Amino acid sequence: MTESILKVEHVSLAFGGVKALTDVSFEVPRGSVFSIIGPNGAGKTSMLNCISGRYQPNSGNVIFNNKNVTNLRPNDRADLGMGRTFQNLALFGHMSVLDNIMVGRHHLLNNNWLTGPLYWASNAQKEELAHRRYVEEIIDFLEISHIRKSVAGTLSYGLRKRVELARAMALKPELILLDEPMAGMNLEEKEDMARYILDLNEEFGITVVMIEHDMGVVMDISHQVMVLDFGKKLMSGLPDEVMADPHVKRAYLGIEDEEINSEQQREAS
Ligand SMILES: Nc1ncnc2c1ncn2[C@@H]1O[C@H](COP(=O)(O)OP(=O)(O)OP(=O)(O)O)[C@@H](O)[C@H]1O
Repeated sequence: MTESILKVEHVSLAFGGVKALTDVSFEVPRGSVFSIIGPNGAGKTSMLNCISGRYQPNSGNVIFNNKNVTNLRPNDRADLGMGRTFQNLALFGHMSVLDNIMVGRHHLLNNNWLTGPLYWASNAQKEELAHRRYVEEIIDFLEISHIRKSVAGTLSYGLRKRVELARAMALKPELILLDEPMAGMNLEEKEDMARYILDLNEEFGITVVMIEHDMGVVMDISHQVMVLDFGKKLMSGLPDEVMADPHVKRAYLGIEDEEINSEQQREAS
């Protein structure tokens, strides 16, 4: 059986009286693309925030690479190999694409305020060059070479999403958390993004946990899908299994009971 890179154990989270998550548990196999789906307000972003450390669950644990990270801050989780992108773009609009991506690499540099003044005399210069090479690899991979010097804020939405992905990849994460990577994209941009996600999973070996509303994309690229509904886990499984489940059809896809019954009758006959 494939080892789990991430285990979420009995996580609950409330905002005042609002229960955003109730006793949610699941495991993400290393090397997989794992999608979280569910209606608006189901708790998807809350779950991603509990994994990344932006929110602390009221109870339960988040285990990453067999280490309990529940009480660690987001930066510490990033150091351990967790990268993320946000539902709303979080780039530095006035900075170039390259500088935005280098920000992602910054925390990996061993050079600090003490060794900084010794830049030319230390290994820092070599380190910086190695980082630049890795960043260039990502830029090639995501086909954004032509905009590397452009100011991020001037780019189309689809390109900015791609730069955000590049910045998350620059951390060399083992696990990447993507919050609605296709939101606001046209069909062509969605197809491109789906291909990049699959390739970063297959070529760079990065495990992906993503929230996505586009069911076509979810079905196409996910190895496993988990459904949240009113903060509770409805089910998880292979994409086909999840989509065929009557509860999911009812809760998420908005298909009425009569349609489900007639479909079940058709299958039985
Ligand atoms: N910071 C917050 N303060 C108060 N309530 C919140 C906060 N964040 C989320 N909630 C509430 O928690 C519940 C789950 O919200 P969450 O954003 O996690 O759902 P979601 O599935 O990501 O929704 P969407 O698909 O609309 O992004 C909702 O009832 C929401 O109003």
